[in-house]
Amino acid sequence: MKLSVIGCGYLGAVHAAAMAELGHDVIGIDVDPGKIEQLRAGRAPFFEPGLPEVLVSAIASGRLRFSTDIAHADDATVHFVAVGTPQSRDGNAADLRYVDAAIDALLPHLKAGDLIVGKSTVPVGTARRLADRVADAGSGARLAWNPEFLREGYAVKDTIEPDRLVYGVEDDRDAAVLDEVYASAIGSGTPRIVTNFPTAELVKVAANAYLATKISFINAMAEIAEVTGADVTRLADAIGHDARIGRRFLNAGVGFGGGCLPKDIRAFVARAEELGRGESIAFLKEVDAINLRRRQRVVELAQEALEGAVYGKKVAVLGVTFKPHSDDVRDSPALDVAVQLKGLGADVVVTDPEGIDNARLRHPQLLYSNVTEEALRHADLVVLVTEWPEYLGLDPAHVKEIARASTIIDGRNTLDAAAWKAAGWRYVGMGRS
Ligand SMILES: NC(=O)c1ccc[n+]([C@@H]2O[C@H](COP(=O)([O-])OP(=O)(O)OC[C@H]3O[C@@H](n4cnc5c(N)ncnc54)[C@H](O)[C@@H]3O)[C@@H](O)[C@H]2O)c1
Ligand SMILES: O=c1ccn([C@@H]2O[C@H](COP(=O)(O)OP(=O)(O)O[C@H]3O[C@H](CO)[C@@H](O)[C@H](O)[C@H]3O)[C@@H](O)[C@H]2O)c(=O)[nH]1
Repeated sequence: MKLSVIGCGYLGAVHAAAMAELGHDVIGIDVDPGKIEQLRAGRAPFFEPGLPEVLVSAIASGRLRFSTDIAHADDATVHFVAVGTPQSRDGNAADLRYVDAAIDALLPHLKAGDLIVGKSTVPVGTARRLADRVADAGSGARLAWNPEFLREGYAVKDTIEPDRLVYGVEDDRDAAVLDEVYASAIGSGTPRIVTNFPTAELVKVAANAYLATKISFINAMAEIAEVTGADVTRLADAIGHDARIGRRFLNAGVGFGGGCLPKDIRAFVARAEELGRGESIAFLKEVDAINLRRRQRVVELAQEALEGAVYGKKVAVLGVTFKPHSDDVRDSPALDVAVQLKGLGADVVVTDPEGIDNARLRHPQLLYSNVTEEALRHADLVVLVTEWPEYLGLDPAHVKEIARASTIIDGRNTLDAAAWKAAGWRYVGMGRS
Protein backbone atom coordinates (compact mmCIF):
# COMPACT_ATOMS: atom_id res chain seq x y z
CA MET A 1 0.00 0.00 0.00
CA LYS A 2 1.08 3.60 -0.48
CA LEU A 3 1.18 5.44 2.82
CA SER A 4 2.11 8.94 3.92
CA VAL A 5 3.10 9.81 7.48
CA ILE A 6 2.67 13.48 8.38
CA GLY A 7 4.93 14.41 11.28
CA CYS A 8 8.20 12.49 11.68
CA GLY A 9 8.99 12.98 15.37
CA TYR A 10 9.37 10.05 17.79
CA LEU A 11 6.09 8.46 16.76
CA GLY A 12 6.01 9.35 13.05
CA ALA A 13 9.61 8.43 12.19
CA VAL A 14 9.26 5.01 13.81
CA HIS A 15 5.86 4.43 12.22
CA ALA A 16 7.11 5.39 8.75
CA ALA A 17 10.20 3.18 9.00
CA ALA A 18 8.32 0.21 10.46
CA MET A 19 5.53 0.38 7.86
CA ALA A 20 8.14 0.43 5.05
CA GLU A 21 9.94 -2.50 6.67
CA LEU A 22 6.63 -4.37 6.57
CA GLY A 23 6.47 -3.88 2.79
CA HIS A 24 4.46 -0.68 2.33
CA ASP A 25 5.57 2.25 0.18
CA VAL A 26 5.96 5.15 2.60
CA ILE A 27 6.59 8.87 2.31
CA GLY A 28 7.40 10.57 5.62
CA ILE A 29 6.67 14.31 5.74
CA ASP A 30 7.74 16.87 8.31
CA VAL A 31 7.93 20.66 8.41
CA ASP A 32 11.39 20.48 10.02
CA PRO A 33 13.98 20.42 7.19
CA GLY A 34 16.81 19.37 9.56
CA LYS A 35 14.88 16.31 10.68
CA ILE A 36 14.02 15.34 7.10
CA GLU A 37 17.64 15.72 6.02
CA GLN A 38 18.79 13.37 8.78
CA LEU A 39 16.07 10.83 8.10
CA ARG A 40 16.85 10.84 4.37
CA ALA A 41 20.45 10.04 5.24
CA GLY A 42 19.21 7.07 7.29
CA ARG A 43 20.02 8.73 10.61
CA ALA A 44 17.45 8.76 13.41
CA PRO A 45 17.04 12.32 14.78
CA PHE A 46 16.70 10.83 18.28
CA PHE A 47 18.00 7.77 20.13
CA GLU A 48 15.78 4.76 19.63
CA PRO A 49 17.32 1.29 19.74
CA GLY A 50 16.84 -0.57 16.43
CA LEU A 51 15.53 2.44 14.51
CA PRO A 52 18.72 3.28 12.53
CA GLU A 53 18.92 -0.29 11.19
CA VAL A 54 15.28 -0.27 10.07
CA LEU A 55 15.65 3.20 8.52
CA VAL A 56 18.72 2.21 6.54
CA SER A 57 17.23 -1.04 5.29
CA ALA A 58 13.86 0.52 4.37
CA ILE A 59 15.53 3.44 2.53
CA ALA A 60 17.84 1.04 0.66
CA SER A 61 14.81 -1.02 -0.42
CA GLY A 62 13.36 2.11 -2.06
CA ARG A 63 10.18 1.80 0.02
CA LEU A 64 10.89 4.72 2.38
CA ARG A 65 11.34 8.35 1.36
CA PHE A 66 11.15 11.61 3.25
CA SER A 67 10.16 15.14 2.22
CA THR A 68 9.21 18.51 3.61
CA ASP A 69 6.72 18.92 0.76
CA ILE A 70 3.25 17.63 1.54
CA ALA A 71 2.49 17.52 -2.20
CA HIS A 72 4.45 14.25 -2.15
CA ALA A 73 1.55 12.74 -0.20
CA ASP A 74 -0.48 12.87 -3.45
CA ASP A 75 0.36 9.30 -4.41
CA ALA A 76 -0.55 7.79 -1.06
CA THR A 77 -4.02 6.51 -0.26
CA VAL A 78 -3.62 6.23 3.51
CA HIS A 79 -2.30 9.28 5.37
CA PHE A 80 -1.19 8.91 8.99
CA VAL A 81 -1.20 12.08 11.09
CA ALA A 82 1.49 11.80 13.78
CA VAL A 83 2.23 15.44 14.65
CA GLY A 84 2.72 16.63 18.22
CA THR A 85 -0.10 17.51 20.65
CA PRO A 86 1.90 19.17 23.44
CA GLN A 87 0.52 20.80 26.57
CA SER A 88 -0.64 24.36 25.80
CA ARG A 89 1.71 27.10 26.95
CA ASP A 90 -1.09 28.77 28.94
CA GLY A 91 -2.80 25.81 30.57
CA ASN A 92 -3.25 22.04 30.73
CA ALA A 93 -5.26 21.43 27.57
CA ALA A 94 -3.65 19.83 24.52
CA ASP A 95 -2.44 22.26 21.88
CA LEU A 96 -4.10 21.07 18.68
CA ARG A 97 -2.61 23.64 16.33
CA TYR A 98 -0.23 21.12 14.70
CA VAL A 99 -2.99 18.59 14.07
CA ASP A 100 -5.21 21.29 12.55
CA ALA A 101 -2.35 22.57 10.38
CA ALA A 102 -1.49 19.05 9.18
CA ILE A 103 -5.12 18.34 8.20
CA ASP A 104 -5.41 21.72 6.44
CA ALA A 105 -2.21 21.07 4.53
CA LEU A 106 -3.39 17.57 3.52
CA LEU A 107 -6.87 18.57 2.30
CA PRO A 108 -5.83 19.80 -1.20
CA HIS A 109 -3.96 16.52 -1.80
CA LEU A 110 -6.77 14.09 -0.99
CA LYS A 111 -8.69 11.92 -3.48
CA ALA A 112 -11.95 10.03 -3.17
CA GLY A 113 -11.37 6.85 -1.17
CA ASP A 114 -8.27 8.16 0.64
CA LEU A 115 -8.17 7.53 4.37
CA ILE A 116 -6.68 9.96 6.89
CA VAL A 117 -5.63 8.04 10.01
CA GLY A 118 -5.10 10.04 13.18
CA LYS A 119 -2.34 8.58 15.39
CA SER A 120 -1.62 11.60 17.59
CA THR A 121 -3.06 11.57 21.11
CA VAL A 122 -6.00 13.98 21.11
CA PRO A 123 -8.82 15.12 23.39
CA VAL A 124 -12.01 13.13 22.91
CA GLY A 125 -14.17 14.87 20.31
CA THR A 126 -11.29 15.87 18.03
CA ALA A 127 -11.83 13.11 15.44
CA ARG A 128 -15.50 14.07 15.00
CA ARG A 129 -14.54 17.72 14.40
CA LEU A 130 -11.78 16.78 11.94
CA ALA A 131 -13.96 14.24 10.08
CA ASP A 132 -16.55 16.96 9.53
CA ARG A 133 -13.88 19.27 8.19
CA VAL A 134 -12.61 16.58 5.80
CA ALA A 135 -16.16 15.84 4.63
CA ASP A 136 -16.90 19.56 4.09
CA ALA A 137 -13.81 19.88 1.87
CA GLY A 138 -15.56 17.50 -0.56
CA SER A 139 -12.66 15.30 -1.73
CA GLY A 140 -14.48 12.10 -0.81
CA ALA A 141 -11.70 11.14 1.61
CA ARG A 142 -12.60 9.78 5.07
CA LEU A 143 -11.03 9.82 8.51
CA ALA A 144 -10.26 7.14 11.11
CA TRP A 145 -8.60 7.32 14.54
CA ASN A 146 -5.99 4.71 15.36
CA PRO A 147 -4.19 5.61 18.60
CA GLU A 148 -0.64 4.49 19.21
CA PHE A 149 0.62 2.72 22.33
CA LEU A 150 4.35 2.37 21.61
CA ARG A 151 6.87 2.92 24.37
CA GLU A 152 10.06 4.86 23.69
CA GLY A 153 13.01 2.51 23.86
CA TYR A 154 10.91 -0.34 22.42
CA ALA A 155 9.22 1.69 19.70
CA VAL A 156 10.17 -0.41 16.66
CA LYS A 157 9.11 -3.69 18.25
CA ASP A 158 5.93 -2.12 19.65
CA THR A 159 5.02 -0.84 16.16
CA ILE A 160 5.71 -4.09 14.33
CA GLU A 161 4.23 -6.31 17.06
CA PRO A 162 1.71 -4.13 18.92
CA ASP A 163 -0.16 -5.73 21.81
CA ARG A 164 -3.44 -4.45 20.40
CA LEU A 165 -4.81 -2.35 17.54
CA VAL A 166 -7.63 0.10 18.09
CA TYR A 167 -9.60 1.50 15.15
CA GLY A 168 -12.05 4.34 15.59
CA VAL A 169 -14.05 4.25 12.34
CA GLU A 170 -17.39 5.36 10.92
CA ASP A 171 -17.39 3.03 7.93
CA ASP A 172 -16.58 -0.71 7.74
CA ARG A 173 -14.47 -0.05 4.64
CA ASP A 174 -12.04 1.93 6.80
CA ALA A 175 -11.49 -1.00 9.17
CA ALA A 176 -10.73 -3.14 6.12
CA VAL A 177 -8.14 -0.59 4.91
CA LEU A 178 -6.47 -0.60 8.34
CA ASP A 179 -6.50 -4.41 8.35
CA GLU A 180 -4.52 -4.29 5.12
CA VAL A 181 -2.04 -1.78 6.61
CA TYR A 182 -1.56 -3.97 9.68
CA ALA A 183 -1.86 -7.34 7.88
CA SER A 184 1.38 -8.59 9.40
CA ALA A 185 0.36 -7.94 13.03
CA ILE A 186 -3.17 -9.22 12.45
CA GLY A 187 -1.73 -12.36 10.82
CA SER A 188 0.26 -12.96 14.02
CA GLY A 189 -2.88 -12.76 16.13
CA THR A 190 -2.74 -9.17 17.43
CA PRO A 191 -6.20 -8.41 18.86
CA ARG A 192 -8.01 -5.53 17.18
CA ILE A 193 -10.82 -3.48 18.61
CA VAL A 194 -13.05 -1.74 16.08
CA THR A 195 -15.09 1.02 17.65
CA ASN A 196 -16.33 4.58 17.25
CA PHE A 197 -14.27 7.78 17.36
CA PRO A 198 -14.78 8.77 21.01
CA THR A 199 -14.00 5.29 22.28
CA ALA A 200 -10.77 5.11 20.26
CA GLU A 201 -9.67 8.54 21.48
CA LEU A 202 -10.55 7.68 25.08
CA VAL A 203 -8.81 4.29 25.01
CA LYS A 204 -5.51 6.09 24.50
CA VAL A 205 -5.82 8.59 27.33
CA ALA A 206 -7.46 6.03 29.61
CA ALA A 207 -4.47 3.69 29.15
CA ASN A 208 -1.99 6.43 29.98
CA ALA A 209 -4.13 7.64 32.89
CA TYR A 210 -4.20 4.09 34.28
CA LEU A 211 -0.42 3.69 33.98
CA ALA A 212 0.15 7.08 35.64
CA THR A 213 -2.28 6.17 38.41
CA LYS A 214 -0.50 2.88 39.05
CA ILE A 215 2.85 4.67 39.39
CA SER A 216 1.41 7.37 41.67
CA PHE A 217 -0.34 4.72 43.74
CA ILE A 218 2.94 3.00 44.54
CA ASN A 219 4.61 6.37 45.11
CA ALA A 220 1.85 7.24 47.59
CA MET A 221 2.68 3.96 49.36
CA ALA A 222 6.34 5.06 49.35
CA GLU A 223 5.32 8.24 51.16
CA ILE A 224 3.64 6.16 53.85
CA ALA A 225 6.55 3.72 53.95
CA GLU A 226 8.90 6.61 54.62
CA VAL A 227 7.19 7.48 57.91
CA THR A 228 6.55 3.92 59.07
CA GLY A 229 9.75 2.05 58.27
CA ALA A 230 8.06 -0.13 55.65
CA ASP A 231 9.85 -1.00 52.43
CA VAL A 232 7.87 -0.07 49.31
CA THR A 233 9.79 -2.41 47.00
CA ARG A 234 8.91 -5.43 49.17
CA LEU A 235 5.35 -4.12 49.36
CA ALA A 236 5.21 -3.87 45.53
CA ASP A 237 6.62 -7.41 45.21
CA ALA A 238 3.99 -8.68 47.60
CA ILE A 239 0.95 -6.99 46.08
CA GLY A 240 2.32 -7.61 42.57
CA HIS A 241 2.02 -11.39 43.09
CA ASP A 242 -1.73 -10.89 43.01
CA ALA A 243 -2.42 -11.41 39.29
CA ARG A 244 -5.25 -8.88 39.51
CA ILE A 245 -2.71 -6.23 40.44
CA GLY A 246 0.52 -7.35 38.70
CA ARG A 247 4.07 -6.18 39.45
CA ARG A 248 4.65 -4.05 36.31
CA PHE A 249 4.51 -0.24 36.69
CA LEU A 250 4.78 -0.55 40.46
CA ASN A 251 8.31 0.82 40.70
CA ALA A 252 8.33 3.65 43.20
CA GLY A 253 10.89 6.41 42.83
CA VAL A 254 11.20 9.89 41.40
CA GLY A 255 8.03 9.38 39.37
CA PHE A 256 6.92 9.50 35.77
CA GLY A 257 7.87 11.98 33.08
CA GLY A 258 8.28 12.08 29.32
CA GLY A 259 6.40 13.46 26.36
CA CYS A 260 3.22 11.48 27.11
CA LEU A 261 2.04 10.54 30.62
CA PRO A 262 2.25 13.99 32.29
CA LYS A 263 0.73 16.02 29.46
CA ASP A 264 -1.85 13.37 28.61
CA ILE A 265 -3.34 13.22 32.12
CA ARG A 266 -3.45 17.02 32.31
CA ALA A 267 -5.12 17.30 28.90
CA PHE A 268 -7.61 14.60 29.92
CA VAL A 269 -8.57 16.54 33.06
CA ALA A 270 -8.92 19.76 31.03
CA ARG A 271 -11.14 18.02 28.47
CA ALA A 272 -13.32 16.37 31.15
CA GLU A 273 -13.80 19.80 32.76
CA GLU A 274 -14.85 21.24 29.38
CA LEU A 275 -17.37 18.40 29.12
CA GLY A 276 -18.75 19.19 32.60
CA ARG A 277 -17.36 15.92 34.00
CA GLY A 278 -14.28 17.23 35.76
CA GLU A 279 -15.24 15.45 38.99
CA SER A 280 -15.15 12.02 37.27
CA ILE A 281 -11.40 12.15 36.84
CA ALA A 282 -10.44 14.76 39.44
CA PHE A 283 -8.29 12.03 41.04
CA LEU A 284 -5.86 12.49 38.15
CA LYS A 285 -4.96 15.89 39.63
CA GLU A 286 -3.86 14.01 42.76
CA VAL A 287 -1.96 11.52 40.58
CA ASP A 288 -0.09 14.49 39.07
CA ALA A 289 0.49 16.09 42.49
CA ILE A 290 1.86 12.87 44.05
CA ASN A 291 4.13 12.50 41.05
CA LEU A 292 5.56 16.01 41.33
CA ARG A 293 6.04 15.59 45.11
CA ARG A 294 8.46 12.71 44.48
CA ARG A 295 10.83 15.02 42.59
CA GLN A 296 10.64 17.38 45.57
CA ARG A 297 11.37 14.48 47.90
CA VAL A 298 14.63 13.67 46.09
CA VAL A 299 15.68 17.31 46.46
CA GLU A 300 14.79 17.21 50.19
CA LEU A 301 16.78 13.99 50.65
CA ALA A 302 19.76 15.66 48.94
CA GLN A 303 19.48 18.67 51.27
CA GLU A 304 19.31 16.33 54.28
CA ALA A 305 22.34 14.35 53.08
CA LEU A 306 24.33 17.57 52.73
CA GLU A 307 23.06 18.71 56.13
CA GLY A 308 21.49 21.79 54.58
CA ALA A 309 24.83 23.07 53.24
CA VAL A 310 24.07 22.57 49.56
CA TYR A 311 25.79 25.71 48.30
CA GLY A 312 29.04 24.95 46.45
CA LYS A 313 28.77 21.17 47.00
CA LYS A 314 29.44 18.96 44.00
CA VAL A 315 26.42 16.77 43.28
CA ALA A 316 26.78 14.01 40.67
CA VAL A 317 23.40 13.44 39.01
CA LEU A 318 23.32 10.04 37.29
CA GLY A 319 20.83 10.15 34.44
CA VAL A 320 18.89 12.97 32.86
CA THR A 321 16.43 11.30 30.48
CA PHE A 322 12.89 10.53 31.64
CA LYS A 323 13.73 6.82 31.50
CA PRO A 324 16.60 4.67 30.25
CA HIS A 325 17.01 3.65 26.58
CA SER A 326 15.80 7.06 25.38
CA ASP A 327 17.40 10.48 24.81
CA ASP A 328 14.11 12.20 25.63
CA VAL A 329 14.23 14.80 28.40
CA ARG A 330 10.69 16.11 27.96
CA ASP A 331 9.24 16.63 31.45
CA SER A 332 12.07 14.51 32.84
CA PRO A 333 12.02 14.10 36.65
CA ALA A 334 15.81 13.66 36.51
CA LEU A 335 16.38 16.98 34.75
CA ASP A 336 13.94 18.69 37.09
CA VAL A 337 15.86 17.42 40.14
CA ALA A 338 19.18 18.57 38.63
CA VAL A 339 17.79 22.05 37.92
CA GLN A 340 16.35 22.37 41.44
CA LEU A 341 19.65 21.35 43.06
CA LYS A 342 21.48 23.86 40.87
CA GLY A 343 18.93 26.48 41.96
CA LEU A 344 19.88 25.73 45.58
CA GLY A 345 23.51 26.54 44.77
CA ALA A 346 24.96 23.06 44.27
CA ASP A 347 27.63 22.46 41.61
CA VAL A 348 25.57 19.93 39.73
CA VAL A 349 27.31 17.67 37.21
CA VAL A 350 24.89 15.69 35.11
CA THR A 351 25.88 12.57 33.25
CA ASP A 352 23.78 10.41 30.93
CA PRO A 353 24.58 7.98 28.10
CA GLU A 354 22.21 9.62 25.60
CA GLY A 355 20.40 12.65 27.00
CA ILE A 356 23.09 15.28 27.48
CA ASP A 357 22.63 17.15 24.17
CA ASN A 358 18.88 17.49 24.66
CA ALA A 359 19.28 18.49 28.31
CA ARG A 360 21.95 21.09 27.51
CA LEU A 361 19.64 22.74 24.96
CA ARG A 362 17.03 23.24 27.68
CA HIS A 363 19.32 23.92 30.62
CA PRO A 364 22.71 25.24 29.55
CA GLN A 365 23.37 26.43 33.14
CA LEU A 366 24.09 22.86 34.29
CA LEU A 367 27.49 21.16 33.95
CA TYR A 368 27.48 18.01 31.86
CA SER A 369 29.90 15.13 31.44
CA ASN A 370 29.74 12.15 29.10
CA VAL A 371 32.04 10.28 31.41
CA THR A 372 30.41 8.82 34.51
CA GLU A 373 33.73 8.74 36.40
CA GLU A 374 34.28 12.44 35.77
CA ALA A 375 30.85 13.29 37.19
CA LEU A 376 31.52 11.11 40.23
CA ARG A 377 35.07 12.31 40.92
CA HIS A 378 35.18 14.33 44.18
CA ALA A 379 31.37 14.46 44.29
CA ASP A 380 29.96 15.32 47.74
CA LEU A 381 26.73 13.53 46.94
CA VAL A 382 25.63 11.00 44.32
CA VAL A 383 22.02 11.01 43.11
CA LEU A 384 20.78 8.34 40.70
CA VAL A 385 17.63 9.51 38.92
CA THR A 386 17.49 7.45 35.70
CA GLU A 387 18.16 3.73 35.97
CA TRP A 388 20.49 3.24 32.98
CA PRO A 389 22.06 -0.25 33.13
CA GLU A 390 25.56 1.29 33.31
CA TYR A 391 24.70 2.89 36.67
CA LEU A 392 23.28 -0.34 38.05
CA GLY A 393 26.61 -1.97 37.18
CA LEU A 394 28.75 0.60 39.07
CA ASP A 395 31.15 -0.86 41.61
CA PRO A 396 30.27 0.82 44.95
CA ALA A 397 33.81 0.31 46.28
CA HIS A 398 35.34 2.04 43.26
CA VAL A 399 32.85 4.93 43.44
CA LYS A 400 33.76 5.30 47.12
CA GLU A 401 37.42 5.73 46.12
CA ILE A 402 36.82 8.49 43.56
CA ALA A 403 33.95 10.41 45.21
CA ARG A 404 34.06 12.34 48.49
CA ALA A 405 30.46 11.38 49.14
CA SER A 406 29.25 9.03 51.85
CA THR A 407 25.60 9.02 50.71
CA ILE A 408 24.02 7.73 47.53
CA ILE A 409 20.39 8.61 46.84
CA ASP A 410 18.73 5.97 44.68
CA GLY A 411 15.84 7.88 43.12
CA ARG A 412 14.70 4.76 41.25
CA ASN A 413 15.11 2.08 43.94
CA THR A 414 17.12 0.01 41.50
CA LEU A 415 20.56 -0.31 43.08
CA ASP A 416 21.61 -3.28 45.18
CA ALA A 417 21.21 -1.54 48.53
CA ALA A 418 23.06 -4.29 50.45
CA ALA A 419 26.10 -4.07 48.15
CA TRP A 420 26.31 -0.28 48.50
CA LYS A 421 25.92 -0.47 52.27
CA ALA A 422 28.57 -3.20 52.43
CA ALA A 423 30.98 -0.87 50.61
CA GLY A 424 30.48 1.75 53.33
CA TRP A 425 27.80 3.89 51.73
CA ARG A 426 24.78 5.39 53.41
CA TYR A 427 22.13 4.17 50.95
CA VAL A 428 18.94 6.28 50.70
CA GLY A 429 16.09 4.87 48.61
CA MET A 430 12.60 6.17 47.97
CA GLY A 431 10.33 4.60 50.59
CA ARG A 432 12.79 1.81 51.33
CA SER A 433 13.83 0.99 54.84
N1 LIG B 1 6.53 9.67 21.62
C1 LIG B 1 5.80 8.60 21.89
O1 LIG B 1 6.29 7.63 22.47
C2 LIG B 1 4.33 8.56 21.54
C3 LIG B 1 3.63 7.34 21.67
C4 LIG B 1 2.25 7.32 21.40
C5 LIG B 1 1.60 8.49 21.02
N2 LIG B 1 2.31 9.65 20.92
C6 LIG B 1 1.60 10.83 20.46
O2 LIG B 1 2.02 11.07 19.12
C7 LIG B 1 2.06 12.46 18.84
C8 LIG B 1 3.47 12.85 18.38
O3 LIG B 1 4.34 12.66 19.46
P1 LIG B 1 5.92 12.72 19.27
O4 LIG B 1 6.51 12.32 20.56
O5 LIG B 1 6.29 11.98 18.03
O6 LIG B 1 6.13 14.30 19.04
P2 LIG B 1 7.37 15.06 18.39
O7 LIG B 1 7.30 16.45 18.88
O8 LIG B 1 8.61 14.25 18.54
O9 LIG B 1 7.05 15.06 16.82
C9 LIG B 1 6.09 15.82 16.20
C10 LIG B 1 6.59 16.13 14.79
O10 LIG B 1 5.55 16.75 14.04
C11 LIG B 1 6.15 17.70 13.19
N3 LIG B 1 5.11 18.62 12.71
C12 LIG B 1 4.46 19.60 13.40
N4 LIG B 1 3.56 20.19 12.61
C13 LIG B 1 3.62 19.57 11.40
C14 LIG B 1 2.90 19.73 10.19
N5 LIG B 1 1.93 20.64 10.05
N6 LIG B 1 3.23 18.94 9.14
C15 LIG B 1 4.21 18.01 9.26
N7 LIG B 1 4.92 17.81 10.40
C16 LIG B 1 4.61 18.58 11.46
C17 LIG B 1 7.22 18.33 14.05
O11 LIG B 1 8.19 19.02 13.27
C18 LIG B 1 7.78 17.10 14.76
O12 LIG B 1 8.85 16.52 14.05
C19 LIG B 1 1.60 13.14 20.13
O13 LIG B 1 0.22 13.33 20.05
C20 LIG B 1 1.92 12.12 21.20
O14 LIG B 1 1.13 12.28 22.35
C21 LIG B 1 3.65 9.70 21.14
O1 LIG C 1 6.95 1.42 37.53
C1 LIG C 1 7.22 2.42 36.88
C2 LIG C 1 7.14 2.48 35.45
C3 LIG C 1 7.45 3.66 34.80
N1 LIG C 1 7.84 4.75 35.51
C4 LIG C 1 8.12 6.03 34.80
O2 LIG C 1 7.01 6.35 33.98
C5 LIG C 1 7.41 7.11 32.86
C6 LIG C 1 6.80 6.59 31.60
O3 LIG C 1 7.33 5.32 31.28
P1 LIG C 1 6.85 4.51 29.98
O4 LIG C 1 5.40 4.37 30.05
O5 LIG C 1 7.68 3.30 29.86
O6 LIG C 1 7.30 5.52 28.85
P2 LIG C 1 6.69 6.15 27.52
O7 LIG C 1 7.61 5.80 26.41
O8 LIG C 1 6.39 7.59 27.83
O9 LIG C 1 5.32 5.38 27.20
C7 LIG C 1 4.04 5.77 27.69
O10 LIG C 1 3.49 6.82 26.92
C8 LIG C 1 3.38 6.50 25.50
C9 LIG C 1 2.88 7.74 24.80
O11 LIG C 1 1.52 7.96 24.98
C10 LIG C 1 2.43 5.31 25.35
O12 LIG C 1 2.28 5.01 23.96
C11 LIG C 1 2.98 4.13 26.13
O13 LIG C 1 2.08 3.02 26.02
C12 LIG C 1 3.14 4.54 27.59
O14 LIG C 1 3.73 3.46 28.33
C13 LIG C 1 8.95 7.09 32.88
O15 LIG C 1 9.41 8.31 33.42
C14 LIG C 1 9.29 5.94 33.82
O16 LIG C 1 10.51 6.13 34.50
C15 LIG C 1 7.92 4.72 36.90
O17 LIG C 1 8.26 5.71 37.55
N2 LIG C 1 7.61 3.54 37.56
